[in-house]
Amino acid sequence: MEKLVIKGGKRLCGEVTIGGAKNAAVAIIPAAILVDGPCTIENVPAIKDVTVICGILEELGATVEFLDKYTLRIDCSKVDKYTAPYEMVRRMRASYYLLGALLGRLKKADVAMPGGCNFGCRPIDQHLKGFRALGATVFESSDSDAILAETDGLVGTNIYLDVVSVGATINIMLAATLAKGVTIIENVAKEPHIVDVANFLNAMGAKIKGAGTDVIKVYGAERLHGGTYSIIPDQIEAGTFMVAAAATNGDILVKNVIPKHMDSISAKLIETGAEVIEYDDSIRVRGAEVVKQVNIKTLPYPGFPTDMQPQFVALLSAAKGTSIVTESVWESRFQYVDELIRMGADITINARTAVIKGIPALSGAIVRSTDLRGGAGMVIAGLMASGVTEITDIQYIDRGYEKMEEKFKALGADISRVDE
Ligand SMILES: CC(=O)N[C@H]1[C@@H](OP(=O)(O)OP(=O)(O)OC[C@H]2O[C@@H](n3ccc(=O)[nH]c3=O)[C@H](O)[C@@H]2O)O[C@H](CO)[C@@H](O)[C@@H]1O
Ligand SMILES: C=C(OP(=O)(O)O)C(=O)O
Repeated sequence: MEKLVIKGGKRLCGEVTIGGAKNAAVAIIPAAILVDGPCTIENVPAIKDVTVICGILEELGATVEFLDKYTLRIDCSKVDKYTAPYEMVRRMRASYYLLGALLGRLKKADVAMPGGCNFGCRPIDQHLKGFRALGATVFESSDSDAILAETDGLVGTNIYLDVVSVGATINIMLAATLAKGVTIIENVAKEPHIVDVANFLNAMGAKIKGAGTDVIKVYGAERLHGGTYSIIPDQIEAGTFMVAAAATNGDILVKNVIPKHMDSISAKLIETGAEVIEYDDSIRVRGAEVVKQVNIKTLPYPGFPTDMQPQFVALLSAAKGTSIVTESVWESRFQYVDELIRMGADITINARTAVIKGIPALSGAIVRSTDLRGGAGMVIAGLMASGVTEITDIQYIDRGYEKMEEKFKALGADISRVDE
């Protein structure tokens, strides 16, 4: 097992280049199952979740080949298996996209309940409601451990989502792409990765309109053809480095970003006193000497992203004044706070709200990553703290960040990955 060791207190300065978006990549790769022919996907992040989803596609009969570190060529013409390997599916959340993609392509899917970070209950009822509305029969095994869906042929219809769900929006879009007729999905999520998946499918011949608004219309296509597509930059990786600049009174140019996607994060950093300068495809953040308290409520896009909540809580733990952070997307996403408290933070959790009384400085400690972004929050905390912080369970961080420690080291951090 590996861990990260950080000697905190260094000002981070310089440039960092952001990779492709995890949550777009882990949807676009299974979406390739719908494509009849080879597709080339560029700007693929080199992260663990991508390795796992590519492995699942190979097990299903796809040919998956890396042309270089960030370019993937996938040919799903020979995909003929509809049962995804249980052990691999359980390792990541986005394996639920295999349901929509296999149902669309093979009319049958047998997929275990997905894994992913543990934020309490993570239901997929809206995904299944969508598949059923399109004409699939969906069985949930008695212990709710696997989903079997099948159909004689999906037919477009109107679907209203009861909750704004990223996963359900994309999954229903995938299933509807090759369905007969028009599917109208209302009350959909609007995250940048939803637009990216729609753009990928359209580049392969699909007819999807409205992604990025509240209503998506999918005009069923006969077949999709191969092509080339480049994934958008990762909003959350970019946000993590922006927070690191604010947390260390640093000065970082974050390159390869879409500044519009960063609006809610930039706005909160400016409230903390940081200077945020936008360029065409990069953002510079200069941290303030004194970080001011802010209040945050997580919301679906274009609101403040829940996936940036732990990084901000770490930053605010040493801010001037008391901050209130409300988590409104997930029922339980404060598990990492106990670790921050080990570093001296003064945080009280009351249901979905964290009350953070800023202290002068965090102190290094031995802590663990409780999940992907909780782990990123601990890295921010370690960079800010006095003394040495050791972070264990970094396999969670590797799910979504490419060699995070190397990027921080290049910015002047004293951080290393060591074998425990
Ligand atoms: C792989 C991926 O893209 N993961 C992201 C995706 O997760 P994921 O797709 O799992 O999250 P959703 O947007 O679906 O969940 C949002 C809310 O809807 C609820 N819900 C969801 C589906 C459903 O069928 N029923 C239901 O009640 C959930 O419990 C949650 O409270 O969006 C989340 C919210 O931005 C992010 O934190 C995750 O990083
Ligand atoms: C929660 C996340 O991922 P997942 O949904 O894949 O667990 C995340 O990216 O922060």
